[in-house]
Amino acid sequence: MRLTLRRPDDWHLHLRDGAMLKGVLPETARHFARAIIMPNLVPPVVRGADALGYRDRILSALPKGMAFTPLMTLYLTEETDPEDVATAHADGLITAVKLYPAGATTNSASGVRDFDKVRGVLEKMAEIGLPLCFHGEVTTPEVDIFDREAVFIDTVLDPLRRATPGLRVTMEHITTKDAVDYVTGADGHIGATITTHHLMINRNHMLVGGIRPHYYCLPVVKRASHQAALRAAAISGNPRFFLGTDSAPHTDDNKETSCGCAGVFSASNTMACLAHVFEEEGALDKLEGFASLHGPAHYGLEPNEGTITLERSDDPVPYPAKIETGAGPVTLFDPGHPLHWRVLD
Ligand SMILES: NC(=O)N[C@@H](CC(=O)O)C(=O)O
Ligand SMILES: [Zn+2]
Ligand SMILES: [Zn+2]
Repeated sequence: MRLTLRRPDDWHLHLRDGAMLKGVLPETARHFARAIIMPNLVPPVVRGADALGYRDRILSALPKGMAFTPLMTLYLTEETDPEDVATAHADGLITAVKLYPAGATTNSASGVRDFDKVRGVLEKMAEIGLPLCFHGEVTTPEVDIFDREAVFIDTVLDPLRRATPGLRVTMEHITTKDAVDYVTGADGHIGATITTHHLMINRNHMLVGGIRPHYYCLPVVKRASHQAALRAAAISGNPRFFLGTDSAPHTDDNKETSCGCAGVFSASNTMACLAHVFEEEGALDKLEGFASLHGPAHYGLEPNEGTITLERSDDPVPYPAKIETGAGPVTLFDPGHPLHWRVLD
C-alpha cells in the first residue's frame, strides 16, 4: 500500500548548533520542507541579529541538493525589546516568538519568571499578528511534574490570553487531555503541536520493567488516558492540532547518565511512526491534514507544493538505532515495536 501526501513540515524542532546541527539537519530535511526552529541554544537566540546568524549557520550546514526552509523564532526574555521583535518580523526573519518559563526545560534559564515583564512584547505581537509559541508548564516547586501542564493552562495561559486579546498562540508539545480540551474549546486564534512520541508512548513505556532514558522528555509522558486523548485530537481532523515533533537531540552520554537530559530524537523515523499510528487508528486519511496542512494554515502560510510517498510493507522496515554526529552518537526514537512504513526516495 502507498500513501502520497503534501510534503510535511515540522512545527517544533531542535537543530542545536555546530557539529550536532550538521549531524541532525539532513534527518529532518530528507522528509520535511520547513520547520519552526527552536531558539534554546546556549546562549539563546534572543535578538533579530541572533536569528539571522543562526539561520545562516543552518543553511550552510544543509547538504548540497537538499531543500529546506528554517522558520526562525526568538527566545523571549524579560529584557526582550518589542521594537527588535517587530523589526525582525517586518523583515520576514522570524515566524514566531518562543516563551519558556524560566527553568521549565532544557536551556530555559534565561526564560520568563515574571509575566508582567513581557506584557509589552506580547501586546506588540498581538498588534502585528506575530504568533507566540510556548512551553506550557509551570515551574512552581510544589506542583507535581505530572500536573505542571494542566496548572499552567489555568494559572498562566488562560489569564495571559484574556489580558492580551488577539494574541495568536501555539501551545507546544501538548501531553494531556486538559490541553486537548482547552485548545478545542478556546475562543480566538489558538493551535497546538503534538509530538510523534507522545502519540506512541505513555509513562508505563518509560518506567515499567526498567527506566528508559531515551523516553524521557519534557513535558514528561503522562498516563495512557492522556495518550488516548492526544491520539483522538491528532486524528480528529480539527485544524487546531498539528505535528511538531519536538525532535530534540542529546548525545547518548548526556541521556544515559545519573541525571539525564530531557529530549527525544525522532526526526529520522517520525513519518514512519506517524503512518503506523494513523493506520492503527484507522485514520490514514487524516495524516495529511495533521502533518502537512493544519500547521501552514495556523501560521498563515501555503502548504508545500511537493509531495512525499509512504509505502507499507508486510516485513518490518529496518531503521538505525542511532545516528553518528560530530558531537557523538544520538539514539533514535524506538517505539518498541516494528514499523512497516517507509518514505520512498
Ligand atoms: N522537549 C524536551 O524534552 N527537550 C527540549 C526542550 C523542550 O522542547 O522543552 C530540548 O531542547 O532538549
Ligand atoms: Zn518545551
Ligand atoms: Zn522542544
